[in-house]
Amino acid sequence: MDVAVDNVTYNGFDDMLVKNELPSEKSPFCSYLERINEPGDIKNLSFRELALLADEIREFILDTVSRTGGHLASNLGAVELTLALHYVFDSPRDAIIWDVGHQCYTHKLITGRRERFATLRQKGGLSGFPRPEESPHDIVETGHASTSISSGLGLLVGREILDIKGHVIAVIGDGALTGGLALEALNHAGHLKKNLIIILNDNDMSISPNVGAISYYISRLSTSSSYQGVRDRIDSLIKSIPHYGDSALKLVERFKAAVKSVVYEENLFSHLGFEYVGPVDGHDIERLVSNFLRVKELSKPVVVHVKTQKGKGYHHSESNPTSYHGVGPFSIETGSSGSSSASPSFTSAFSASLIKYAEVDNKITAITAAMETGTGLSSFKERFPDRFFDVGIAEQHALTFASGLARAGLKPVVAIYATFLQRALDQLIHDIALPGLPVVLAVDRAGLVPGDGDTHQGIYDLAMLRAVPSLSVLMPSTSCEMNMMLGWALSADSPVVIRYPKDTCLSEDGAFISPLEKGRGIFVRKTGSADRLIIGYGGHIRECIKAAELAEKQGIKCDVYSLRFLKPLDIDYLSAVCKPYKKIIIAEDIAASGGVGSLIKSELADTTDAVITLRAVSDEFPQHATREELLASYGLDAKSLVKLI
Ligand SMILES: Cc1ncc(C[n+]2csc(CCOP(=O)(O)OP(=O)(O)O)c2C)c(N)n1
Ligand SMILES: CC(=O)[C@@H](O)[C@H](O)COP(=O)(O)O
Ligand SMILES: [Mg+2]
Repeated sequence: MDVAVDNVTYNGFDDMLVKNELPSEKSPFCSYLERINEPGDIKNLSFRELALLADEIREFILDTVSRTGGHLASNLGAVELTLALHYVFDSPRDAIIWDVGHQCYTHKLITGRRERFATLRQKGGLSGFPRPEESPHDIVETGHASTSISSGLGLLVGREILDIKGHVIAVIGDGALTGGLALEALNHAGHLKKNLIIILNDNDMSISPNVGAISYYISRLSTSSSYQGVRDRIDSLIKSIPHYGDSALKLVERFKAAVKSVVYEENLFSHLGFEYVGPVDGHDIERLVSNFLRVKELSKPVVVHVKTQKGKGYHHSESNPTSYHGVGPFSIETGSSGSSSASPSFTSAFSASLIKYAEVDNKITAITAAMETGTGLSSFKERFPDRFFDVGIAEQHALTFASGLARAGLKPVVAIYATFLQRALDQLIHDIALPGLPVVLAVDRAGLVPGDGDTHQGIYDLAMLRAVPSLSVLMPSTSCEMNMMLGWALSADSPVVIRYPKDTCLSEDGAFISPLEKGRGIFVRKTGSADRLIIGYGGHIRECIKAAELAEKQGIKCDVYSLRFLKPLDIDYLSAVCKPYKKIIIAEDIAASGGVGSLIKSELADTTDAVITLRAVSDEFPQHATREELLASYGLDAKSLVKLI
C-alpha cells in the first residue's frame, strides 16, 4: 500500500512517524487523547479530529511499546479501524471481540486505560490482550487465534435467547481467518443467518507474510476495489424501481435478483450466506464509519473486508512488519533493541542443529503453523525452501500433515509453541502416536512464558504429553544437549518431543556432554559428600545449579540431577540415584499437577527414606511478568530454592 510521507515535526519523532495526509491542526496545548476517557468521548469528534486523534494514538503506542515491548505492528495498523468501530457501536452493549487480541491497544486507550498504559505487559500492569477483569469493554479474553467468530456467534445466539439487545462484532485478521476454528465458525454462522458482524482486518500479513489459498483468495478480492462502488450504484438503481401491487412486486424482486447475479461478482462469503462489504480502506475513518452504519441495519451475517497496513505510521514497522510484530524495548530512532546475549537462545540452538542435520539428510522437513520466525525456522526455509512448510495458523493440520509426510518416509519436524500445541492434542494421539509415526515435535516456549501472560503459558502441555503412549519427551539444558537430543529424535522410530523454554541455553559445561541413555538423566553438579539433591530439568536447571551454589556458600552441600527424559522415566535407575540422599527437592517449571514431580515423588516413596519436596507452578493461571519474576513468584528461582535446601 502506498503511504505518503511528510516532513512535519511531530513531538520529537519527526522523521520516524508517517502521518495522515492531513494538515496538522494539533495545538501543543490540546491533546485529543487526554480528553478520551470512555468511548462515548469520541462520538462528538469530527472526522478530521478523529484522524488527528489517530495520529496521537500512534505516537502514544509507539512511545509506550518502545519502553515496555509488545505487539507493535498489528496495533499501529488497527488505530482507525478501532476508532470507527467505537464511533459507530456502543461498547460494551455492542460487544467487540478481538481475535488473538494482540491489536487491542487503541481499544484499551479509549476505554479508560490510558493512564495505566505505561504498565503494559509489566508485572501487575495492563495485559497486552483483552481482559474482562480490566474493563467491561473487554468482552472475551483472547491470545490464541481464530476464536472470535465462534465466541461471537455463541454470544449473539445466547443474547437472543435471553432477549438481551446489542450487536456482536468479531474483528479477525487475515492470518487468523486461516485457522480451522474460524472456518468452522463461518460454516455455522452462514447457516444460522444471524446478524453477526465480522470485520476482516486484512493487512496481507500473519506474523510473516500470510500464506495459503484462502489468503491468496482474499488478496484477489482486495484488488476488485471497484466492487463496492458498483454494488452501491446498482443498489440505488434497483431501489428506484417503483412497486405496483403484489404480483408486480414479485416480478421486481426476481428482476432485482437477476440483475444482482449478473452484475455483482459473487464471492466465497456471499456464497456462504454473508453479506460481503468491501474492500474498505481501513485508514479512512469516514468510509469505515459509513460502512459500519450500513451493516448495523442488516439482518443477516456480514463480512466487512477492511484493508489495513500492518505497522502503519512508523518507518521501521512499515518496511518490516514481521520484525515489529512483537518486540522488546527498542530505540524509536534506530528501531533496534540493542540487546544480545552471550549464550544462544534455545530457539537458535534448535534452528542451528536442525540445519546441520538437514544438510546431510534430505528426508528432514520442517513445518510451522504461522510461527516461522518465532520458532527459528527462517534460516531453514532459506536454505531448504522445498522442505519447509508454513501451513498457516493450523496447528491441527500441521501435526496430521506431518503424519502424512512421515508415512511417506520423510522425517518431519514440527516446530510449535507449547501453548499452541494444546490445539492439536487429538492429532498427536490419533494421527501420530497411535500409528507410531516418527514425527519430531520441537516444542518452544515450554514452561513459564514472559510478557504475553496467562493465554501463552507453556505449562500445560506436559500433562497431556505424558499421557500419550509411545511418546518420548526430552528437555535439553545446553545447545550441545539440544543437538544430541535432536539427533536422537531424528533417528528414533517413534514420535519424540523436545521441549525448551523462552530462554538462553546454559553455557556449555562438561557435565552436560555425556551421551543420552533413554529414560535416564545425569548429574550436572556432584560434590561427593552431599546429602541433599535437587532434581530438575531443561533450562530451569540453571536455577537449580545456582541454588546449590548459594547453599554451598552457606556451608550446605547439594547435588543437582537433570532428568533429560521426562518420558519415559527409568524409575529404578532414578531410585538408585536418589538412594544416598536425605533430602530431595524436585523443581519444575510446569503446572504442578501436570509435571513429573508428583510421579517421581510417589515412586520414590517406597525406595527411599529421604524427605521429598516438590516445587512447581501452583494451580492457577500465571499472569504477565518477566520470566525471572514468574520463577520467583512460584518459588522456582535460585533464591527460593536455596531456602528449601
Ligand atoms: C492458535 C494460535 N497460533 C498462533 C498464534 C501466534 N500468532 C499471533 S498473531 C499471529 C498472526 C495473526 O495474523 P492476523 O490475524 O492477520 O493479525 P495481524 O498480526 O496481521 O494483525 C499469529 C500467528 C496464536 N496467537 N494462536
Ligand atoms: C500474539 C501471539 O500469539 C504471538 O505474537 C506471541 O506473542 C509471540 O510470542 P513470542 O514473542 O515469544 O514469539
Ligand atoms: Mg494480518
